[in-house]
Amino acid sequence: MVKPSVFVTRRWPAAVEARLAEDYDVVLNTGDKPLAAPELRDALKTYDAVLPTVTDKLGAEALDVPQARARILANYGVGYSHIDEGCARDLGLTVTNTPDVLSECTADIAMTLMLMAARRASEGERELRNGQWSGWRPTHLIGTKVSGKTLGIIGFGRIGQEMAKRAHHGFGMKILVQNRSAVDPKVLAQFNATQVESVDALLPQCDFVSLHCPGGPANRHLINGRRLDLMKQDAFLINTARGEVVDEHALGQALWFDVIAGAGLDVYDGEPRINPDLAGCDNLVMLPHLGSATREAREAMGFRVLDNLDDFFAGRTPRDRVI
Ligand SMILES: NC(=O)C1=CN([C@@H]2O[C@H](COP(=O)(O)OP(=O)(O)OC[C@H]3O[C@@H](n4cnc5c(N)ncnc54)[C@H](O)[C@@H]3O)[C@@H](O)[C@H]2O)C=CC1
Ligand SMILES: O=C(O)C(=O)CO
Repeated sequence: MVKPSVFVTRRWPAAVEARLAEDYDVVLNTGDKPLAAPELRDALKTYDAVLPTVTDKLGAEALDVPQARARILANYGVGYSHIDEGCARDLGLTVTNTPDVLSECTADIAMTLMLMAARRASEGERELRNGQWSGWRPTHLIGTKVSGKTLGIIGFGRIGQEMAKRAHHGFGMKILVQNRSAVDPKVLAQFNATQVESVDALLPQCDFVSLHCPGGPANRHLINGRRLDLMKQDAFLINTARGEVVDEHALGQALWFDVIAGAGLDVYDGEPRINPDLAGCDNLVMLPHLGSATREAREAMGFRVLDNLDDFFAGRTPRDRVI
């Protein structure tokens, strides 16, 4: 039997690439550089399936392929706001993602950012590495206690709930939740959490706010200057969701002028470009999109793509179909 042809836009963990090659006729982007729209269009014209990831901008330009051969975009990653839903539907493309398998690791990184920002860990490490540490003293690099404080979670899906689990059961935090739809009271009860009626109502009540909603046009600048003003002056903002969810210019201003105490970011609007408004803020912890970056999660993500491909080419609805 002829194997379906698949194109993988970035390199994957070796174990997954090997498994993929057993059942599919695989072409890899061996250069492992993000592809431009014409290269993505060529892939859609040439292969039965394209396996993109979060660095592939599959907007109107890349999806302008009236004669696409590909019938499925099996995305390596849970977020798919880099894929234009309308264009994908117009082309009749099935789109799948990789939920669940990275939720714990992404919540771990959100916790890391929250702790690092509150405890001024980046500032401390910079000082030490720059040879500027003059030793312990009672007033040195005083941070903020995390345990027992109030955490607001915006987007209470898979990762938001993992964050609540860590923060509530591990750190005794009070959990407030804002979600697009009503959350099952049984789920809220697991974390003794309260669902608040709006983002505006949640922000002034929190010591920490962690974003776990998807990106995309609907959530662009969900956190803007007006909403940063609603936060407590000693509060922290954590973003592992998508860069565009936060107005980075407004965040830079809020950090610089102490409108809030600090922030931790794993994702950036237009990454890997970093907005210069953020770069100079000492009270900002920055990680390079590490949420799912563990061997375990990255392999599981790849195997989840394979499960979806296997479903699709066996004529079943893929288990993680999102479009
Ligand atoms: N930093 C990283 O490496 C990673 C980032 N992510 C990001 O995390 C996002 C969430 O992933 P999951 O938890 O698996 O998704 P999910 O679909 O389980 O949860 C998202 C939740 O956000 C809610 N939501 C959507 N818009 C909202 C809004 N405006 N206000 C309040 N709630 C809103 C939805 O109702 C849903 O409950 C992904 O879409 C992706 O962008 C995911 C994995 C790794
Ligand atoms: O899966 C995602 O959405 C990511 O951002 C990377 O794991």
